Amino acid sequence: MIRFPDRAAFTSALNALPHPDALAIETAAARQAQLTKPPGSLGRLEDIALFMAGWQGTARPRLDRIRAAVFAGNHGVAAQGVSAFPPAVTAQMVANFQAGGAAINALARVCGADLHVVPLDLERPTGDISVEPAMSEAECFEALNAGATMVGGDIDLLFVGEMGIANTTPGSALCAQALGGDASLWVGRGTGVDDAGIGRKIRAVSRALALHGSACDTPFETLRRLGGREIAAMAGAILAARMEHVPVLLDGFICCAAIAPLAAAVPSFTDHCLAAHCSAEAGHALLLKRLGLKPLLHLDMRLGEGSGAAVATQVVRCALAAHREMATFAEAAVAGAL
Ligand SMILES: O=C(O)c1ccc[n+]([C@@H]2O[C@H](COP(=O)([O-])O)[C@@H](O)[C@H]2O)c1
Ligand SMILES: Cc1cc2nc[nH]c2cc1C
Repeated sequence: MIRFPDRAAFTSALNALPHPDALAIETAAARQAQLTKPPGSLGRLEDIALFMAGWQGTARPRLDRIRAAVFAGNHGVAAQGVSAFPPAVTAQMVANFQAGGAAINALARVCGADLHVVPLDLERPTGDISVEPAMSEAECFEALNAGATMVGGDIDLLFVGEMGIANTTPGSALCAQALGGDASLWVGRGTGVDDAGIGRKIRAVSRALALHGSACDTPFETLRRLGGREIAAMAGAILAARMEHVPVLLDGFICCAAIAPLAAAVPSFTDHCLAAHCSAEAGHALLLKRLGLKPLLHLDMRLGEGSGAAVATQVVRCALAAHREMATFAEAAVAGAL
């Protein structure tokens, strides 16, 4: 069980990231070369099979146990008028998740994921990042560990999602702080704010960067000051997954923003991650590019909840079905290339 009791544990995890199993990748690649298709003709499905082989440590990777963890949090910065919806919607949507009526419930059912919904202190919003740090040190560790708790070595694939009215604002702040560029580069419409709302978001993010920027000297401190509980929980889950060699499907803008500080510090951090999709949120395409990730899908989704990742599990399922089930040239008595 991976836990992050203090800053030293978090930093040492980040500085000792495990790598994929090179032998499993080599064996899987040798199998792919034998399968009844022209080499490379399954395109990125072949890369996905090798990625899964490397992280699962087997040449025949499987997708029987998908864990989905959706974290919810509320944000003090909502008071700056940065969302098209009121903060009460966060708890209302958690109730909807628990009743089985949200998009992620339907999508998790289709992909066979074991869905966990984790509300994080919803009645206690984080500090407004434009005037104070989002979380105390203790609150940030609690959130990171709420994420880590969702991970065990007994899962084939993890995806994380979030629900948090106003969380595209801390998401944008994390991107700007970790990857550079000013607020306007990273701010988008989120749930659908108008132009005046965009102006308020840019001002809130700019103030947050001016206030906290020089103090954000570690990934932990950046998450603590500019993030949020569900954001830190996603970062904790994705880091814990890496420690347990569990591959991860990333969801949308906020999910990717959560790991931007970690990836900025340790570029190989995203090696165990696939980007499920490119969200319609303005900054996501640039964020994925800066993280070195090529999304599997472009569906103009911008829901969050892990919804894009749930859809992309089907692509992974197809990749593994082909890899596991196809006959070799010898088995099928098909002639190889000239
Ligand atoms: O996943 C995305 O790319 C995404 C893009 C825009 C909005 N969202 C969702 O909408 C909420 C945040 O939007 P906002 O406008 O309240 O900052 C939050 O609950 C997210 O799950 C999610
Ligand atoms: C209704 C609603 C559902 C959501 N799911 C994720 N973010 C959301 C934001 C809103 C507003």
